[in-house]
Amino acid sequence: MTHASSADPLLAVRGLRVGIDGTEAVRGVSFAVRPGQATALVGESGAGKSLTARAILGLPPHGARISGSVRLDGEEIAGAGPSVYRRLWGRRIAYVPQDALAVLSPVHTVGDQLAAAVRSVARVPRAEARRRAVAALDGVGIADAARRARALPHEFSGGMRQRAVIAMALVNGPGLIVADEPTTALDPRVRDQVLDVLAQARAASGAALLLITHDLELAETRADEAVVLYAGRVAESGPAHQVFGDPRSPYTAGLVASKLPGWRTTGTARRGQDSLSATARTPQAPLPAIAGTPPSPLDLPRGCAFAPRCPLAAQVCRDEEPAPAATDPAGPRTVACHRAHQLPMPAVMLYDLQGLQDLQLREPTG
Ligand SMILES: Nc1ncnc2c1ncn2[C@@H]1O[C@H](COP(=O)(O)OP(=O)(O)OP(=O)(O)O)[C@@H](O)[C@H]1O
Repeated sequence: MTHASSADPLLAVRGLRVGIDGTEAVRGVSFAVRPGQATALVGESGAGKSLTARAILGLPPHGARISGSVRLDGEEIAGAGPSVYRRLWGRRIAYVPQDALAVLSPVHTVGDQLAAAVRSVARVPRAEARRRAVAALDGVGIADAARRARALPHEFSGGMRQRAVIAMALVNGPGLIVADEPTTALDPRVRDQVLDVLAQARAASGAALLLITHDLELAETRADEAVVLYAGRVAESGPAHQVFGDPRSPYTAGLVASKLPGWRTTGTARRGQDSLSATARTPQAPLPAIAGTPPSPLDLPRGCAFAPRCPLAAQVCRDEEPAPAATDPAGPRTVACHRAHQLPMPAVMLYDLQGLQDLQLREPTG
């Protein structure tokens, strides 16, 4: 195993592809996560976020074909089997799923499960495993942790269960946590508390985070870097505040436009008809600003997969799929768009001038 220098990314994903049932749902995804940093993987339902995460975690769906490169701390692990991942899980890479009950057994106490997680990677006496388990619960803000450790998962609230899962992910000091929509099931107040706890626990342990989310606000406020996926490819990437504050691809601009107050108040699509039927097909609400829905991996259009929904699409977009390219040679941002240089300023104007005017009119009155 080769260890990387501290200047290198902790996780380097290059040209990752995931094929299922003869189609490719992840089609050459590249990004990096640096030690201690948070990277958000963002996109609409079906963009390939979870499959990318599962490929990195060594938990792909049965029969999936994985190619490309996934290097964790310099070690190539793309497509590696359980014998390799058993060495990594818990110690170097840990998983926080959306649903805490998916990882917590209902019949064992929370403390026993954390202690078992400790002993699965470290040969320590039971008392020491228990001590670490209670310390981990305390570290995620569970009051009276020693007593709470004796409770069964169903005796915890949803927010406390999710904290316990974060404690379980952190208990063996992994360098990387992969969290797939970790707070979607929680109400907004509890969501913020759990995210604060995760940030504090990461700051204390130095763990990096790969955060899978469809929530732009969460990505912008909780991540250092953002990677925007569309139809299994990276549409745009870079520092999160730059990507969402000044989008350089029509797709990201549409995601951001959908969050503007002018759109939020209308609640329905102003462009196109497809988004109404999309409500029934997808678990997430349709994007107000962007017409239509993302394509299925079974039915990708020729050229840029976003072209059928893109207000800026030209013939070149319908003919050739653009590759991600640096927006400026020395800069940290990439964008995959033939017409990125023709985006208006600000880019959200591509979608709805009126929406922007509504926003500006509202600002003076707060
Ligand atoms: N086990 C599977 N078998 C077949 N196709 C799958 C499987 N898992 C995912 N897919 C397909 O791969 C594509 C990407 O799915 P993925 O779950 O990665 O999307 P996502 O961006 O995480 O979406 P969501 O936010 O809804 O979870 C989708 O078209 C999905 O239908």
